[in-house]
Formats: sequence, structure tokens, C-alpha cells
Amino acid sequence: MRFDRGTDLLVWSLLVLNGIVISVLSEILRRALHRRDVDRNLLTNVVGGTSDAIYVKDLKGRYLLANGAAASYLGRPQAEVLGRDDLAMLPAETALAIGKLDQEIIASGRTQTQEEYLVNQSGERILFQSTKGPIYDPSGAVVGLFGVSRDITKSKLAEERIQYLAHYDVLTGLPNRVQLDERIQHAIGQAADGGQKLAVLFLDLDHFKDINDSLGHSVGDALLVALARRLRGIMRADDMVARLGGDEFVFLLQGVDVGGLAQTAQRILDVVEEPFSIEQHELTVSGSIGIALYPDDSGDLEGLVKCADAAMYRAKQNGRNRYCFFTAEIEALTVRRMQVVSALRHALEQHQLTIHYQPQFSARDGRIIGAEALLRWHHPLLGQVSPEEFIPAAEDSGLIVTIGEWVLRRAVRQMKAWLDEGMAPFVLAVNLSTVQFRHPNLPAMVATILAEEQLPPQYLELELTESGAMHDPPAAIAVMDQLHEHGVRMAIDDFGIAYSSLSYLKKFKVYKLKIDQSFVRDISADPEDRAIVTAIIAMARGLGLRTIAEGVETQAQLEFLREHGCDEIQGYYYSKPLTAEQFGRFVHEVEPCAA
Ligand SMILES: Nc1nc2c(ncn2[C@@H]2O[C@H](COP(=O)(O)O[C@H]3[C@@H](O)[C@H](n4cnc5c(=O)[nH]c(N)nc54)O[C@@H]3COP(=O)(O)O)[C@@H](O)[C@H]2O)c(=O)[nH]1
Repeated sequence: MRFDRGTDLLVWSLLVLNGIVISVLSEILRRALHRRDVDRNLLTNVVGGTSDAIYVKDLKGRYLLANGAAASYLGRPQAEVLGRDDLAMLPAETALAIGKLDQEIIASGRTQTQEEYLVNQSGERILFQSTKGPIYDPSGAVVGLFGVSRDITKSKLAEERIQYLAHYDVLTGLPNRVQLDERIQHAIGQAADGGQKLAVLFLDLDHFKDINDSLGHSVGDALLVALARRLRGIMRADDMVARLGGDEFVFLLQGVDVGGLAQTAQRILDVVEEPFSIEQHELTVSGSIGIALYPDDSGDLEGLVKCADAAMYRAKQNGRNRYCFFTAEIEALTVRRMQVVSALRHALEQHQLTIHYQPQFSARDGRIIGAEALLRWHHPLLGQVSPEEFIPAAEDSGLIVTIGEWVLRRAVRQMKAWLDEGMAPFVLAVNLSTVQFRHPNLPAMVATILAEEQLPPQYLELELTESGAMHDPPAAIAVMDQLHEHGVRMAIDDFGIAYSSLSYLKKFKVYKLKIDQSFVRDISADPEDRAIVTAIIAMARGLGLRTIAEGVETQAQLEFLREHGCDEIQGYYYSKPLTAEQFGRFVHEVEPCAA
């Protein structure tokens, strides 16, 4: 006998709308099975076409109907399933759990949908979403149970994975930004109610990029994973450490004793500094930490992370491998820095940058033998901004690459113009930021500019700070070798403050050491500075390098340097940095000028 018209419609709905298959099938079974005239063959054909398990059981749990999918989950041919109960076909634990659920449904008299597990005879654990309901006879007595079960194992796993990815960092397994946000929101609520303080610590590794660049990303990743494990190991149960991305980690410490925070921060730094052994590399890294407090520094999540980030930046500026608490002064500096970076983005196109030139003199006869190009920035609102302020901002924002290239081109063009005008030849020194020096395109860029501006390379000298060269000596050697091949000279700037290793110094293709002005300043009064300067000059001689002293302001300084064999002098004693025009006049007026 056929189903009635309503049931036909439901069957079509079943075929068309897979998404609502469970509820449709439940309805078919409910209607069809309590009719005496049900055509079991037709029913079997209909339900046999779906991948959902469809079944009917009597009150003793014996299968009266099971489609192909149900039989396959039970691990038996369809014919063997009929008349058997779950206990005969499934491991006892699973069968009993299913039986318990079935009995609850029969007892309640209601159709219910819920998740249930089945462990089949092969031990495979399958998660179903099952809709089950009682079947009544015409007198209204419950005579059995029908069920439609859908295997949701894969979709559940996918859902769990999505949930995991939304809340955890894939690389380290630490909570991610989303989870941190949720935890901070919650913690702020609790702290506000209990009048407690919270601390947010922002940790950023020092020079982590260099590890990625020099040893590869797999080493960098392994280091982050190992570090995450260490950091998690030192956290109290209530605290949290999350990875924001890259080498940035944020700690949320609840119920803090502000007095003990410095110790906690130092403990984190100590843990970071312990050596890592990764792929045959013994690596030591350090980190910088910024600390912000709730409610003192900010009352909201974004503000706390921003304050901690700003304090971390200050810790880096103060020399790295240290922690720093957020203060009002840092807030003012952060605002100023943002203004500077934002204004600097337009400085080039708005022609606010110029170059000044400071002459360099032979210590022996006072003749001009060189000049240093020094960048100047005048902003219409900020006024004259010191390079000591804007160069670090340009480095951090990456703007230094474009600005540095502009400086080099302008300086080279100016030098070529002076030579073409007939000015007596000298060497023009241009500063290279460490960021520029690490840029893989640097040697090619220098060569291109020299070729395009038609300046022979012997007129150009590039100054790199000692700390920039010593940070990754093997990489520095490679870049210096390439520049040397292009015929460009290198000088080490600010020499004496970064404790150069002599063995590396010997391998650097450098021509000159520039003695840092901090040693020159007190040379007349400070015996230690005198000893250092004397030692630098002697060492440079031994290595066949020239020396130049910067920041020379007095006759006494000049005489000391001259007596001890310093080759070149730069400083206000002779001249401040000059505009290109002033420099041209200066050279014509002063030269030849014996001191
Ligand atoms: N990467 C780049 N760095 C640059 C560039 N232009 C400048 N800088 C660096 O900025 C720092 C500050 O530079 P500046 O304010 O120009 O100061 C230089 C001189 O003006 C100053 N100086 C020179 N003689 C004296 C002196 O007798 N007394 C005194 N108090 N200061 C003096 O010293 C600075 C020279 O610096 P150095 O390069 O170390 O020789 C500075 O670190 C610049 O390097 C740029 O284009 N790119």
C-alpha cells in the first residue's frame, strides 16, 4: 500500500532537502509505522537511499527495521541485524549506553534529538546526532522506538578544530589574541568588582628577525615553540600567557602584588635568556618587557595592551633585555613618536628633508680631506626634528630604507657636482642605518646610484655603527666584501662603545674607525677616556686602519689626538655641519687652512 499524499511530499522533501533529512525521516517513520497497512518494502526502499542510519526497535531493543547505513554501523549484513539487539552486535558498554537512552525516550514518550557515541566492533568511535521517538499502536500504547542517526564525527572534529584555531596559536599552542581578549575582559570585570589590580606584560624578543634571517624560519619557529613551553611552565594557574604573533607574547597576571611585578618580569627575562639548543644551534636570545596596570594605566583591554607595548618599546630604547613600567612620560613620548612617524611618511614628497655636510680634516696639516653627509628635517609644525629622534623612528617604521636611499643619491649627486665644479677631491661619508645595511639589496643599490650619478666609487665612504657591524659579524663581513668589490670604502662609526671582537675587526673590509665622541668629549680631564682613545688609535694602526675623531670642539682635544697619532678630525672646532652652499663657500674660503 502507498503512503498518503502528505507522506509522498515528505519523501520528496527528504530527497531534495538533505539538510532537514533527520526531521523529515522522523516524521515519515512516526506516521507510517503506526499504520497497520504500512508497506515495508516501499519503506525500506525509501530509507535505504540515505546515508543516515534509520531503524526501528521493539520494546526489547530488537531491530524490526534497519537500513543499509544502520547495518553498516552495526557491522552486520542487513538481514542479520533484524531480530537482534545492540548487545548482540556492539561492545557491551556502547550497547548498554544506547539502551539506557532508548529506555529514557520510551519512558518520556517524547521524540528527542541528542548526540550519542557508538564504539563499533573495530573499536572505532563514531559520534551520532540521533533523533529517536516512541512508536504507538492505535490504542496509544508504546510498542517500539524509531531512530534516525547521522554520523557527525567529521563535522564535529572540524567544528572543534575551528574552535581551537579561533582561540589558540597554531605554532605554539598558546592562547591567541582572541582568547587573551576574552580573558582580559573577564579579568577586568572581576578586578573591578573586587577592587583588585591586573597586570599586562608585553614581551618582545630582541633581534628575533635576525635568527629567522640568518638561520631560517624553521629554526625561528622551533625557538618560539620551545620558548612558549618555558613561559607556560612558569605561569601560575590563574595567569595566562598568549602569543600575539611573531615574537610577541602577552602575560595577564591577576590579583597582582605590584611590588612583586618587577621580580616576575625579571624571572621571565631570565627564562628567555637561558640557552636554547635547536637543530645543532646553541642559541641565546633576550627579550624586552613592558608592564601596564589595571586600573592605574588604563581601564580597558586595548588601552592596557597599548600601554604595555609602549613601555616595551621604551625598554628596547633603554638597551633591551630589560623591563619597563608604563609611565606618564612614556605616554607623552609615545604620542610624540606617533606624530613623528606619521609626519615622516610625507617628509620626502613634501621636500622637508635636506642634507648638511660637515667637513673632515687631516690632523696632520688641517686640510679638508672629507665630509660627512648629515640628514636634516624641518617640519612646518614640529619644527626642526633632531636625527637622533627621527632616525630611530624611521628605522622602526621601515621608512629608513626609502629615506636612506634618497640621502645616498642626493649626497652622491652633490659630490659629483662639486667635483664637476672643480672642487679639490675629498671623500664623502654617508651614514648607513643598521636596517639599511641588513637590506639584501644594499650593495646593488649603492652600485646603481654611483653608476647613474656617474660618481667614481673612491669618493664614497659608508659609515656603519660598530654595534650594527658587530650584531651579526659573518653577515656584515659578506656585505662589506660586496661593497668593497664595488670599490666603496667602509668606516666603522661610533667606535669604542660596542666592544668589537678583534678577530672580526680583522675580517671586516673597513678603511677607517671613527672614535665615538663620548670618549673625545672628556679627553682632557678623564684618564680612562684618554686611555681608550690611545688604545683605539694604536689598535687601528696595528690593523692598518685610519682613525677619525668626531665631536672635536677644543684646541686641547685636537692636540691630544694629533699627538697620539689620530689621522682625521671632525667637529665644531673646525666647523658645524653646513648646507651644501655654505660648504662650497667654506671650502673656497678656508682651503688651504693649516691648524
Ligand atoms: N642612518 C643615518 N643616520 C644619520 C643620518 N644623518 C644623521 N644621522 C645620525 O643621526 C645621529 C645624530 O646626527 P646629528 O644630529 O647630525 O649629529 C652629528 C653631528 O652634527 C654631531 N657633531 C659633529 N661634530 C660635533 C661636535 O663637535 N660636537 C657635538 N656635540 N656634536 C657634533 O655628531 C653627529 C655625527 O654623528 P656620526 O654619524 O656618529 O659621526 C648621528 O648618529 C648620525 O649618524 C643619515 O642620513 N642616515
